[in-house]
Amino acid sequence: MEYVVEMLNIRKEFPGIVANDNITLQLKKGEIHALLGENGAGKSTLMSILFGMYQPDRGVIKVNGIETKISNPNVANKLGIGMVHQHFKLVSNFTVTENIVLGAEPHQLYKLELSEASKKIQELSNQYGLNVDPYAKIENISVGMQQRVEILKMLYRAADVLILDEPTAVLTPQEIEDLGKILKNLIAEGKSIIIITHKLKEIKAMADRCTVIRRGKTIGTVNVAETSTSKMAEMMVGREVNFQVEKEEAKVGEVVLTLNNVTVNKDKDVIGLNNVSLEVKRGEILGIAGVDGNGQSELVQSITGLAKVESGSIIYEGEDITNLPVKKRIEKGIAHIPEDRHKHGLILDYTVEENMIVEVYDKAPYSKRGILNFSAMRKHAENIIKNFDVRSGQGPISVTRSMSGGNQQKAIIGREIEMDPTLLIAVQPTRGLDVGSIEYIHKRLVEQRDKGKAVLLVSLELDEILNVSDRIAVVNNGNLIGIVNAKETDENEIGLMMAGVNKGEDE
Ligand SMILES: Nc1ncnc2c1ncn2[C@@H]1O[C@H](COP(=O)(O)OP(=O)(O)OP(=O)(O)O)[C@@H](O)[C@H]1O
Repeated sequence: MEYVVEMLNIRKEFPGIVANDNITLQLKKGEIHALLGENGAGKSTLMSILFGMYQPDRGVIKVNGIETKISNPNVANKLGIGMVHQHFKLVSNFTVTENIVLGAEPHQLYKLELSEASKKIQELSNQYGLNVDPYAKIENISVGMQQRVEILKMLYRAADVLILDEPTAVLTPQEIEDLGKILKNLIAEGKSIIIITHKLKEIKAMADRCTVIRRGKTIGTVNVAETSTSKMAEMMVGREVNFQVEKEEAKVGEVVLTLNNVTVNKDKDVIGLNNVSLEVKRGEILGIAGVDGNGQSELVQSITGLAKVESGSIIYEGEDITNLPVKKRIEKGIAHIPEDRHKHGLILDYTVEENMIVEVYDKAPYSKRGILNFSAMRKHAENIIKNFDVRSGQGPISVTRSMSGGNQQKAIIGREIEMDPTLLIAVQPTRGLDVGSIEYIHKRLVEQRDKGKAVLLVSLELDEILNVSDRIAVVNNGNLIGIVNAKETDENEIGLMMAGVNKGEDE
């Protein structure tokens, strides 16, 4: 039998939107099959149907040639289908083993069974090269290892078909490479894999075939080796995509932000920020490059007021804001697109229109003497939805939890840019976005710069940093290694600096 899983003519409707409209996806045994589609195209919905979390309104699912009804995830597990979600589902104060057996325990767990489970997990980890310690606590291990725990969870349940929803979005380049090897090991052992990703390079590196969907409809399935990345991008968004960021020479103005010897979290276990000094000027994009967790978060938190500055000072538009409350900073024109959109970007149970005013709810025209003005809120949200192409079933009254990850992100970016800030801090602004939206967001960042705003761009994507920034500051282990001109540097130099080698010229 050629196909392990067939999803034929699947339809799924949500209020106001057809998320899957007659989609067909056929997974061959032993292949890595990429599922590609723009934000909100319906990828997660389709995979949630295969995993039994949603029931299709129409269509047929066959597993090993037999028509099946997958009424819930337990049924999916029994059929040998496992899924790693975009946001992991692990209990942070449990060990790896406890997490893996959770829900699959034969009966109440005894110590002996737990140690047997740990042994089995260790064997599986060795067999597939996963390098996971069964006794470690989730809260103490890296994101990459947490993901491998999720993979182990599927293997422990003897899954043959593995679904990974945007597995590389949270990984470092090294971890992405490791994941590629792990997937190849899994295939060699007879598994079949569906991987959702927006990254065309990764599809090229990892996948055998790719099914493209757009606005809930299947566009086609292609052999990856025979299809260029630009062809796949075009299939996905329905037009040619420009991967190069077009921008003129920066017209740099006066200094907006100065950090003088700023130190944050010096004595904590995690890396903080160590004596960092830098400037961001009007009309420029300063990129911050570094391996994840080397002080970027603390840098941003010190400017936005989310972390306490232990020593040093932060000057914004000539004023010392080192100890100013967060709200005051927002009022002065500091906007922040945060790294974690669920934790710091949105209140997920609020609607779009409510989320769009969380920073300005007490200001005219959104409220007057403590009473909200709903029509002004609606108008504001509709404006952002239009300008930033935020797609959801019910527009301004969609609860943000129900929106696709990429559309949540576009809403946040819209909210921050529409505030017309003087300093825009964008942290990983295009994480989880499709190539069409990335192109659009990059244009908007450059537009802010050209309007004379100061832009601070923090990103783990080196391509993004090199393409979008005018100057690049590199951090390593909480230290500023150096600042270089984007035009005069390349991946190699930045890479070395990220490893702590100072080749760049300090300003
Ligand atoms: N539970 C739900 N209730 C209402 N609408 C939903 C629900 N789940 C998804 N949708 C809508 O269905 C559409 C498809 O969403 P889905 O999450 O499948 O997209 P996606 O292709 O995975 O997008 P992304 O790349 O941004 O993650 C979106 O418009 C979304 O708002």
